[in-house]
Parts: sequence; C-alpha cells; structure tokens
Amino acid sequence: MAAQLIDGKAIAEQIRQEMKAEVAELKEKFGGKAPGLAVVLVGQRKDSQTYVRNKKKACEEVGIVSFGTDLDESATEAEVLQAVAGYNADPSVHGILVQLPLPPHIDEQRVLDAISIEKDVDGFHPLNIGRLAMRGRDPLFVPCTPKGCLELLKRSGVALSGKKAAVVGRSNIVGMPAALLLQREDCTVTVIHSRTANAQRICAEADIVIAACGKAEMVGGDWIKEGAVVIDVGINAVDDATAKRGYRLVGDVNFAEASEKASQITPVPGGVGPMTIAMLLRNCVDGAARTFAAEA
Ligand SMILES: Nc1nc2c(c(=O)[nH]1)N[C@@H](CN(C=O)c1ccc(C(=O)N[C@@H](CCC(=O)O)C(=O)O)cc1)CN2
Repeated sequence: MAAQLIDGKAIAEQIRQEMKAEVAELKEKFGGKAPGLAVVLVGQRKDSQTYVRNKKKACEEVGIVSFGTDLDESATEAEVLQAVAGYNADPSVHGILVQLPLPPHIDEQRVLDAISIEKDVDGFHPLNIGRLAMRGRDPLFVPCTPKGCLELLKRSGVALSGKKAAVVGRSNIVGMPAALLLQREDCTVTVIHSRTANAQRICAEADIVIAACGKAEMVGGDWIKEGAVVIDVGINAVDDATAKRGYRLVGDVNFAEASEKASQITPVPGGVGPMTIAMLLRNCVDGAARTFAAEA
C-alpha cells in the first residue's frame, strides 16, 4: 500500500499562521516591540540568495522585522565577524543567522562561535549543541532542520517513545542534532554513516528513518521496514532535460520505492525544506519572547 504523504509545505504554512497570531500578541503585551532577525549572506550563490530571500519574505508574513548584511564573495573573515558583532550588540535583533555555506577562505566555525548564544537561532553554537546532548539541560535553540523533522513527526501523530530510529548521515547541521533530538524523545537511535557496516540492514530495522546523507536517492526501498515513517532531508538536483529548470529535485530517499513500504513519508520538494524556514521563525519568536519577558 502506498504511504501517506507528510505535507511539509502545508504544515509550515499552518505554523506561520500560528506565529503571526503570537507575534501580534507579543507586540500588544510588550508595547509594540517586534521580534527581529538578522541574516548575513556572503557571496553570490544562487541557492543561498533564494533561501535568504524566502527567509525575509516569511519574516514579513509573520511580523518579524528582518535586517540583512550582504557581503561580497571576497569579504574577509574580519568583515563577517564585524557584521555578527554589530548584530550581537543591537537590542532590536533577537536572532542572527549566517547563511551557509560560507566561502572557503572563511573559517565557518569561528564565525558561528561568534554569535551570541542568546541570538543563535540556527542553534549551531557549540554551547547550544552541547546542551542538546546532555540530559537535564536544555539548549536555548535547536537547529532548524532537525527541529522541523521532529515537528513533522509530532504533527503527523507519530508516537516516538520506545521506537527504533535510524538517522542516515552525521553532519553537525542535521544528522547529529536529529539523532540527539530523537534520543530526547526516548527513541533508540542508530546513526548510520559512510563507514557503517550493513547500513541497509540496520536501517531496515527502524520504525523511523531520517535520511540526511546528501546522496541522491541512496536510501532505497530495501532500506525501509514495512510501515516505517520516513523523513527525507535531502535536496539534490539531478539533470532532467524534460524539466522546466533543466533539473529536478530529489531527496536522499528513493521516493517511489520507499513509499511502497512506508506508512508515512515526506516528499522532496515540499517536505522538510519549508519546515527549516518555519522553525527559524519559531526560534526567533521564542528568543524575542524570552528577551521581552526579561526586560519587562
Ligand atoms: N545558516 C543556515 N544555512 C543553511 C541552512 C540552515 O538551516 N541555516 N540550511 C540549508 C539551506 N536552507 C536554509 O537556509 C533551506 C534549504 C531548503 C529549503 C526549501 O524550502 N527547499 C524547498 C525546495 C527549494 C527549491 O525549489 O530549490 C523544498 O524542499 O521544498 C529551505 C531552506 C543550507 N544552509
């Protein structure tokens, strides 16, 4: 039987509507103050420009004030750090995001470490990640894409406690925090990576699969247990002369095969991607609400 689709685009839209009401309430309660998000973009990558544009548009939709610094590809690390320092000191900014990837001459870790943890809406600061890994400690922010995966599971009625979960991929941005989040929900988690022996067999034992390995359609139908829930984080462009843009987007999961086995599955596009931006707004509103309450 074909799997039920988890519609990330529709769920993200619903979340934005919920937040629009919350932002209006915050403004009412705190004398017209609005959450502010600052985005630093370095270089001219088309995909990054699109993501930043979409982030600013989404901010506008929910009532978040957006600030932006666009730097040339040749910008120095000192210039990027200076932009971050300016936003760290600006009381109207509650969230700071440096769009990744950065050009290779800039030390990404040094830049991310410079963001104040109170404004780290990407949740990439080592202190926030460290707290995510610890029992009894809570991060101020959780990285947006893994947080979006969890939100999709919860809003789709998937019970997590006691379930076997497999995370395919161990990146700092998605795989590792996704595994930590599932563990916090009392899943038994296996992280599958490029050196894992019998990766397909291990994955096929999981009730929940989060695929974030960055390899087009690597997770085939034989990786999926009958009835499993599949969340596909991958966004890979594959050449397709018949497509309007000359390419089409596919995930890290072979959708046609996996949807024959899974009970629920996210599509690409329209699955996890839109949730990344919705969770960024969520983090920004939560950060602003904390600040407003502390200032009151
Ligand atoms: N500082 C950060 N940089 C990057 C992050 C991040 O979370 N923080 N994630 C990605 C890019 N990204 C957001 O920045 C992002 C990627 C994809 C989507 C999305 O909605 N994708 C659509 C398809 C879009 C298309 O047609 O090309 C979908 O999946 O439906 C949103 C945000 C790397 N950098």
